[in-house]
Amino acid sequence: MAEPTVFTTPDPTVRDLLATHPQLTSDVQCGLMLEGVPLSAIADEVGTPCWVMSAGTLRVRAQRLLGAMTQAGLSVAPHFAVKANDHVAVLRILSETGFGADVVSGGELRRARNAGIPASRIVFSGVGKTDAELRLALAEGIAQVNVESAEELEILSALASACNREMTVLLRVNPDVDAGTHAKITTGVAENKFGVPYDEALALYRRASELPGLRPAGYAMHIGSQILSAKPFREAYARLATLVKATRAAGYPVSALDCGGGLGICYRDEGEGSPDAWAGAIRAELGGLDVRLAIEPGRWIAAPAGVLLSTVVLRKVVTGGVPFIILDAAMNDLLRPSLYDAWHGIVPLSPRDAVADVETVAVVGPVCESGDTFAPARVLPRLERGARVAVLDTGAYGAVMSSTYNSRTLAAQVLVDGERWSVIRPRQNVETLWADEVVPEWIKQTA
Ligand SMILES: Cc1ncc(COP(=O)(O)O)c(C=O)c1O
Ligand SMILES: N[C@@H](CCCC[NH3+])C(=O)O
Repeated sequence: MAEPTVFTTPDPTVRDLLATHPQLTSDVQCGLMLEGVPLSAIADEVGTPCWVMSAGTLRVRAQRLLGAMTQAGLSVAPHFAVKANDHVAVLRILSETGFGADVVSGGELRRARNAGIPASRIVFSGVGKTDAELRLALAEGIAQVNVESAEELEILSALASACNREMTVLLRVNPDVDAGTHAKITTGVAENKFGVPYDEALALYRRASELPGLRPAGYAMHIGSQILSAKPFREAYARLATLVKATRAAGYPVSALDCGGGLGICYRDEGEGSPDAWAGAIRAELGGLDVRLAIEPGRWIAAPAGVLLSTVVLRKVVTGGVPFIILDAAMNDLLRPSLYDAWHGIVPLSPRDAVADVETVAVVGPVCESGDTFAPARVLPRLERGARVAVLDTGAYGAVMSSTYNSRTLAAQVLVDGERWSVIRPRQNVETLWADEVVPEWIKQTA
């Protein structure tokens, strides 16, 4: 009997993951594919661990988000949150779909410029911008700085005055609204370090309008990340609208609002945050205010566009416990599971592996930390030494959060577009790990 052309796995988890990830398909000949490229071909040529990004998915999702805004009758200036994925190729692709950049450091600002994003489409957020970073923003003449404290207002004013420049400023307000997400990625409750307290915002706006070198234009808000419901957005934007009205009533013009990012994706079975519902929340609360609107999403666009390829180094069987599947990828590559107990889909690349018997295993990395665990108890097709897997939804907050802990080199990065693919960052050469290290003469002498 002929084999079916599309394999389904006996593991509902893997099957369901493929159903919720249309960018991935699985074929009996080619195994798991991202767009038109078999991932095993990339793993064969480039080795593992290896990050793979899908250009098509980036474009589709960026356009879907913009489409939802247009559909809601909104005109928004979109800025991609560079922290989510800062690769120059990614920034270029998104820039071509109409995105500017939301940056949080001088490094990100320079990267965005290097990717060809005009200064007029760059906004600078962040709670602790250094003088050097603010001077860079002034010198580049970026669109706006989202100021996060009374202190930063004074510093930016002094720096702008010193170089005879003016900077458009949005005051980031902390609305004290719970985004209903993981505590470590919530940014809009009072105890978080982000933004100025809601009740102090108007007084600070007034102060900004008195300071030389600043052009206060409005407010910014970002309440957290991986937000799945429109409710917290609505609550926060309602507070923002009240603030805008109070500011205008006090005689200060407000012409711009930055609605932040934060829309979540479906990692497991939680369903994904709806761009339409997000756009609806913006329109309902802010649509009638006659202001320029901006958004700064990261995860929703980039996370589903990326996978991390890895190989099983070995299966370690222990008496009385679940087998350990030890991968060649680790927490230094993908930190999210260790840092937030985040759940990421794990799917075998080979159809043969995917149709094998299922078992419960602990999927871990080789780093010397018990926290180096991708999944403490996961039902997966039986994976033998040498089997390869894709860790899903790693296109945002994946490669950008990598380190070289345990002297592990940064993994290679690949970009797929239709049936083409290219290495967009070679695997780091191990010698570069110590190339800049210096042993002082006085240590050499004692040795
Ligand atoms: C100020 C700011 N803007 C935008 C983002 C992007 O958020 P997300 O990737 O959840 O869309 C973040 C990250 O949480 C942020 O802190
Ligand atoms: N790094 C976080 C998101 C932080 C968003 C930035 N404020 C994550 O991986 O989920």
